[in-house]
Amino acid sequence: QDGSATAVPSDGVEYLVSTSVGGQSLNLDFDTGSADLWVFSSELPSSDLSGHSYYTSSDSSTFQSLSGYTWDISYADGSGASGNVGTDTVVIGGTTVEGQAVELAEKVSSTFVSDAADGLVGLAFSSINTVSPTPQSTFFENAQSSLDSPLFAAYLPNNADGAYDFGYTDDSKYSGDITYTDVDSSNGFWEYPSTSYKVGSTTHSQSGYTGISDTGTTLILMGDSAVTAYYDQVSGSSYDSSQGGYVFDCSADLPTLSISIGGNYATIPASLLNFGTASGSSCFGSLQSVGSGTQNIYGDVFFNAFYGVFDASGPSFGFATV
Ligand SMILES: CC[C@H](C)[C@H](NC(=O)[C@H](C)NC(=O)[C@@H](CCSC)NC[C@@H](N)Cc1ccccc1)C(=O)O
Repeated sequence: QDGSATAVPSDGVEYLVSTSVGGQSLNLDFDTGSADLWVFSSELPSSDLSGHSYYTSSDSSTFQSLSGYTWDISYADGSGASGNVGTDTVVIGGTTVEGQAVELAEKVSSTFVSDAADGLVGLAFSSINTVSPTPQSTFFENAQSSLDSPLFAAYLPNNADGAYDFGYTDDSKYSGDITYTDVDSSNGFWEYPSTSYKVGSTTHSQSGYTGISDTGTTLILMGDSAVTAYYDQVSGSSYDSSQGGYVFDCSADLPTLSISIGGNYATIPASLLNFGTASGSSCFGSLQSVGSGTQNIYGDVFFNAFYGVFDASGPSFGFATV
């Protein structure tokens, strides 16, 4: 059954979706960069639960334990979580999945305790689901047969309520055409070639690079050569280790950044490349370094500018101007 769920921006760093798990309402971070659906649970130390809604399996009449199953996930930012597993009915917007694997947290890293999300809904490919001994399917994979089309779309406008649409694309949320590219899911991500970029109107190549569409990452993270090429065009910009990234004067004149999605460019407007005040009159850049490797991570700042379509047939990824 197709449906749409509202995504609410939280602290400017993520979008949360109110989700029913066994009849219990939680605010979850929809994450196309991972494939585990995990929730804050009554099994956590009570000190970790302050400020969070959490799931209590014994309060759900539809919970079934998966005896002996465990999960343990690590994220690129160094955070992580682990626990045990059961199944329950999960409702997102108008889409219901019965028997969804729900990963109950027994441990979460400190960043999650202080973060607003009550857990994550992984929407990448279940080949990277961490449940042992048997990896579990994602909510989207389980819902697919009940959808008109095997796709979901992310609408995450800047500083405004957005939505995740399941089973259809909503042409009231974008303008122009949706441009698609083939996805290589062999690493478990919505990943595609991203071998060039433009700083303003100047084209640069980054051969061998790919991009990953990751709604669970806030910023645009690219290789150091791209980050350097960009900030070389922002006079007065510098890497500020105390802020953990590149900063510039808030009045700085920023160039646009165009990233290649397969063979097509998506141009991020300059306004979105100023992430906001770091301290005093210095502002933090929305483009930061991904560190080593050749996988760029295109996070929420990308989705602030583009409606993103994740289509399992293919699979393919599409984008259209918001
Ligand atoms: C260090 C861990 C590496 C990156 C790898 N893990 C991953 O790739 C995991 C699945 N995905 C992630 O760490 C990243 C994508 C990395 S692309 C290589 N996405 C999920 C992340 N945004 C979830 C999150 C949301 C809110 C707060 C924090 C974290 C692994 O387990 O090997």
